[in-house]
This record gives sequence, structure tokens and C-alpha cells, in this order.
Amino acid sequence: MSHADQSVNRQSLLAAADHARALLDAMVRLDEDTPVAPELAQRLESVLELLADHVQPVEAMVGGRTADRSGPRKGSYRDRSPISGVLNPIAPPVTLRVMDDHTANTTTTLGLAYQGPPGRVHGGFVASLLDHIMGYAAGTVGTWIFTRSLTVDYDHAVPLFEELAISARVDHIDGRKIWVVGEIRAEGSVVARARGLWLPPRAVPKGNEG
Ligand SMILES: CCCCCCCCCC(=O)SCCNC(=O)CCNC(=O)[C@H](O)C(C)(C)COP(=O)(O)OP(=O)(O)OC[C@H]1O[C@@H](n2cnc3c(N)ncnc32)[C@H](O)[C@@H]1OP(=O)(O)O
Repeated sequence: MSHADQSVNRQSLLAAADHARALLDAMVRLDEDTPVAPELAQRLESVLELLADHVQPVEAMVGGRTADRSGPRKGSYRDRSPISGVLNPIAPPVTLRVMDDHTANTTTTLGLAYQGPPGRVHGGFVASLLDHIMGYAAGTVGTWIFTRSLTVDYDHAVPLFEELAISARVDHIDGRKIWVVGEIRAEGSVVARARGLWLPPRAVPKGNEG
């Protein structure tokens, strides 16, 4: 495929991911008596039939950069992230900024697909957002790092439909241990805070030695 065709294809994939996000939003807002339910199920089944011969094998998507797989994985690992992957429809629209000063930040606005208590973001998703942005801040210190511990304080409701500013910074490093703090602000006020520990594995995960 030429560069120009690749670029057009990527734009189509990004548009498809956005449509899938809009679909998730519509699904959680559907009235259970909706008359379009049978047609909706049929149309989605045909979309899945269209994709069946084109999805990459699971083995190509797990493991690391050089993991055994039948062919090269096409596309970036980061694009598939459930929190910030532009091609993963369960990821909200998020643009990550990772800075040289061991900080990371982003803004996002969440809709009903992320609702916990009425009008508020689900607490598990609040933790996921913090884990992810804090993980990127920790990642500025070492390439491979895992969350070892994460403590979240839910100070106030994290609102749906309002812009959330999520930020994280490396607080201190103690040997292998990378301690990170993070927070979420809505309308300038802190609504959730977190502190956590990130660690590199003792050995580089299989498939990522190169
Ligand atoms: C650039 C890429 C950015 C990517 C961002 C995406 C972020 C995504 C984040 C994730 O989703 S990570 C997935 C969820 N996490 C995991 O799956 C990790 C599972 N745990 C492990 O694999 C291992 O525990 C781990 C590799 C993290 C560490 O194993 P180790 O055997 O090297 O360490 P150990 O568990 O014994 O703990 C190391 C030290 O931390 C200490 N420690 C652990 N928990 C602690 C705690 N809560 N408070 C204080 N210290 C703590 C522990 O006592 C010990 O201290 P010492 O070394 O001084 O003895």
C-alpha cells in the first residue's frame, strides 16, 4: 500500500473508531422498548462479518515487540490502549502529553458510557485514568514499568460532560521504586488524587529484549 493510501486508510480507521465510540454512547442511552433493536442487532452482526477475515490473530496483539507471532503486528501498541488508544473505541478521546520533566498530563470529557453514580464518572474508571497517566509519568524514568500499588482519594464527584484535567509527576525515586502522584481537576478544583508505586520488572518481559 502506498503512503498516500496508508494515510487515507488510517483516517478511515480513526473515523471508524469514533463511530464505535458514538455507538457505545448510543447503546447505553437506548430505550429498552426501542423498535430498532432487531435491526440494530442485525446490522452489527453484518459489520462483524465484514471484519471477521481482517482482524489480526490474538497472538500478534499480545506479547512484546518481538513476541512470536505468525506475521508482524501492524499498528502501534499505544493506539490500542483502553485508556488513550485512538483506535480503541473504549478509550475516551484523550491526547497524552508526556514531558521531559517526568510529568504527564491530558484532558478529556467523559460521557454516559463511563457513568458510575448518576452524573458522575465510575470510580474504577477514575482510578484507570490516574493509573494510566501516572504510568506514563513513571515511564519517563524506565521503559518497562508496572503499577505495583495505587491509592486513590475520591475527594469529590468526578463529573461527566465536563472537561477533566489529569496530571501526574514522579514524586521521588528510591532504588528501583518510582513513586508517582497524580490528580484530576474539574473546573480548576481537585476532585481526585492518587499516589502510587511503579516498578520495572526484574527481567525484561519475553519478546522485548531487543
Ligand atoms: C512507557 C509506557 C507507559 C505505559 C503506561 C500504561 C500504564 C499501565 C499500567 C498497568 O496497567 S500495569 C498492569 C498492572 N500491574 C501489574 O500487572 C503488576 C503486577 N506485579 C508484578 O508484576 C510485580 O509485583 C512487579 C514486577 C511490579 C514487582 O515485582 P518485584 O518482585 O520486582 O517486586 P516486589 O513485588 O517484591 O516489590 C518490590 C518492592 O516494592 C515494595 N512495595 C511493594 N508494594 C509496596 C507498597 N504498597 N508500599 C511500599 N512498598 C511497597 C516491596 O516491599 C519491595 O521492597 P524492597 O525491594 O525494598 O524489598
